[in-house]
Amino acid sequence: MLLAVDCGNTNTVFSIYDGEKFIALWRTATDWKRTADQYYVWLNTLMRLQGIEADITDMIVSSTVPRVVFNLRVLADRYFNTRPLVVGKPECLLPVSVRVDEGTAVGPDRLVNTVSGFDTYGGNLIVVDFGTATTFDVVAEDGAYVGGVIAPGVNLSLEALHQAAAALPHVDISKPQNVIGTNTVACMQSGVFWGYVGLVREICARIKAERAVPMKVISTGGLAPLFQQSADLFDAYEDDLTMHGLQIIHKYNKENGTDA
Ligand SMILES: Nc1ncnc2c1ncn2[C@@H]1O[C@H](COP(=O)(O)OP(=O)(O)OP(=O)(O)O)[C@@H](O)[C@H]1O
Ligand SMILES: CC(C)(CO)[C@@H](O)C(=O)NCCC(=O)O
Ligand SMILES: [K+]
Repeated sequence: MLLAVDCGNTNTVFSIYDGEKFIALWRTATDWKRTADQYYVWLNTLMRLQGIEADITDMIVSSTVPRVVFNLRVLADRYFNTRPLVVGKPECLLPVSVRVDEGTAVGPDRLVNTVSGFDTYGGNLIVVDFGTATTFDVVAEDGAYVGGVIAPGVNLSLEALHQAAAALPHVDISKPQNVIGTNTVACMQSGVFWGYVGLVREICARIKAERAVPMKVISTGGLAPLFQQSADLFDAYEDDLTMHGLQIIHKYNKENGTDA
């Protein structure tokens, strides 16, 4: 069975697959100090609670936090007796090419989203991921990652207001009824919510104009549905885009790699 790990700056998601069959998914806060032993106890407890007998033979990791990878490698080695594939490392092959400035390290989550989007929808895509940052990945006709956009994440924007201004409280995102807020919380929600609707629309329009081909816009991440409800921003929403991509990259390396 495959253990796929998607480690973002805020949350880390672990998923187990038996071939292409989804078995389980668990989420934890990302913490680079967590040791291999801690991961294992946590995973093992959850598996037992759900009566899952998982024989992990393979592991693949996408991590936007480089120092988390060390302990995940130890986890793979010590408890599953395997070497993990780490997206972005030279030994991890990708089924698509990456056309960016020389020396640029593209976030592995963006590469995985590119692979996954291309597999499901074909080329000429914009993948919008609402994570810690909001990223736009531009996928060419042939599936290549050709660049994109990085904007501050929705929760990060709200948190930045709270951190920087003494009178602004901590606020969770929600869709405001009106654009004109009549209290502080409503004003902040309006600024971030409608600001984001505008940001997504403007950036996608400009990407499409720059590429000069028809493109589909695919969204992923927990907050995507909230934005889709309010405006026609996306052609499709995928809640397991990243996990699907990890599975495809793992399979591709099994078939084409030298050491995986
Ligand atoms: N309706 C909602 N209202 C407020 N927050 C939400 C809602 N739905 C999901 N979220 C939050 O949105 C965030 C986005 O989730 P996602 O897993 O896509 O990214 P993340 O974990 O924040 O970022 P990263 O992948 O970079 O670690 C999560 O923190 C999740 O708790
Ligand atoms: C932009 C984030 C933080 C989004 O998770 C991640 O993809 C990242 O750290 N990227 C590195 C820079 C880049 O993708 O160009
Ligand atoms: K993510």
